[in-house]
Amino acid sequence: MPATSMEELVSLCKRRGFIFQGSEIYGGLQGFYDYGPLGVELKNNIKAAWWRTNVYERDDMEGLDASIIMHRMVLRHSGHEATFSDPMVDNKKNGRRYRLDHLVKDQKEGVQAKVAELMGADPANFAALVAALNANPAQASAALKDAGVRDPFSGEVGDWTEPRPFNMMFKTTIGPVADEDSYGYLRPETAQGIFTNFKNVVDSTSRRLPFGIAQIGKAFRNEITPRNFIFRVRELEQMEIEFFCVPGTDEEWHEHWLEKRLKWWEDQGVPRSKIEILDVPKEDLAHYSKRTYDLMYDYPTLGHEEIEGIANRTDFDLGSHTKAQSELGLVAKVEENADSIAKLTIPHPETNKPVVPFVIEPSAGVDRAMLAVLAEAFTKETLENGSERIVLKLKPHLAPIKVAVIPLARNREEITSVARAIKAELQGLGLGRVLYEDSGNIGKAYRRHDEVGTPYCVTVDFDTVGKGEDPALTDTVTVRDRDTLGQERVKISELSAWIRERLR
Ligand SMILES: Nc1ncnc2c1ncn2[C@@H]1O[C@H](COP(=O)(O)OP(=O)(O)OP(=O)(O)O)[C@@H](O)[C@H]1O
Repeated sequence: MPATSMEELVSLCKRRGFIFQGSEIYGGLQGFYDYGPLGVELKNNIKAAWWRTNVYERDDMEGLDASIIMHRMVLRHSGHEATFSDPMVDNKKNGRRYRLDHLVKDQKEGVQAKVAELMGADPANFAALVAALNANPAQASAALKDAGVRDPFSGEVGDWTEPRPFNMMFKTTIGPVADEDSYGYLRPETAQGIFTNFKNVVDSTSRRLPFGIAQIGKAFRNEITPRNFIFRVRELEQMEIEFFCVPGTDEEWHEHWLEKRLKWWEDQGVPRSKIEILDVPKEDLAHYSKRTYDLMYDYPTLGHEEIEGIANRTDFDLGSHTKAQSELGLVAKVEENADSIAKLTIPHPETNKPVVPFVIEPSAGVDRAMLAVLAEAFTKETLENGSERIVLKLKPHLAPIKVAVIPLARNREEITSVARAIKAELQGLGLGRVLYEDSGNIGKAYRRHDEVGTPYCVTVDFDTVGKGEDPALTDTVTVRDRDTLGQERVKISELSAWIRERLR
């Protein structure tokens, strides 16, 4: 059974070294997390699995790694300077600041209904209620107070300001002179680096439509209320594809990507039955989107929340960043761009005339992926002897440690030297991390490796080196299976093939 609460996961992650609070020894920094020894392995494995499926196994994709800090013009023409904001409200009583929709969502049902009543909004339509609050700031401030909206920190009814937009981009000074123009932004999504490199990639690879550009990298959002562990953070990582296609074929490609992405999640151990596909209602669509599917995974404690968005962005992005906009017959409504020096077109595959392609964007968060993968793998079992074990039933390709090699006696050279040789040989298979494990007794080692999801433990004992009771077991080791707890004696000479077969 998967994890039933976020606390279980948080506790496991800290206990076993997956994830730590950022800057913890100075009291922590809200919305920032550090990935520990096992976390970095799991994260790398998730990213590698995504790259393998979306880049290596396709013939219509190129990779990219663009810089994190971007020219302010990029984020101006992408629309982020003007619109990448969330509405916030302050409690005048204690100066605390909240994201408006989070504040209202977290109130008791009766309070939420009262806010809706005072705003003349439908209490069953939360998005419409938030829109009404945003559209009528003065009325919203009064409604929040009159409905008795409580401050989550103090627990008391707040004295709420009018909602106002808060831009979530991190701005930073560039170079030694801090004048008015020497600033850039930390990218709030990796996508913009793909759009600004569109022409470079086309020119250097001779790609024709349709094709995509994939990128994995950090993005930064100054979230007003970071929360729920790594679900909502200020420094996040994204796995994004911008898939460029001929206008008119976009709807077909949108469906293609929805299907591909669901299949990929399934392959990582996140089943379709746990993902709701939200066909985002027209009134809630981002301004650039023709249609968006949000994949809503059923997170423990949180319920259904977005793990990935798959948007049809039309020709909005390339149309916004291109020069000569008026000559290109753009479908999207874009702001005028007098700064770009590049024409972002590509020959139409049939007519050869320059065209601005439509874009389908599957955009997934690495941190949210990690949380879902951990939640699904987390299993609590009662064993035959009545004891309980926690085991992470991770897909082997995601497991942070593939094999632990355990010498039964830590100080017996004849045993440790064989164990070290086995570790070196298995490591050489290139399957991922193989750990030489001599840190405790065998029972504890097994328990730890169950909890971190190591698929196989290989034990070298006295029988292995011909000093046990059964001479027939010389040159064999015990291999223990994480999921079945079955133990099998395997010849050392056949071990690599045995492991490779199962971890392929
Ligand atoms: N603050 C964040 N922390 C962790 N992951 C995030 C965060 N914001 C976005 N993501 C991830 O990036 C993906 C694409 O970003 P997108 O802009 O579509 O998210 P969003 O719609 O702003 O998310 P939300 O509505 O939850 O704020 C999301 O599906 C999510 O997996």
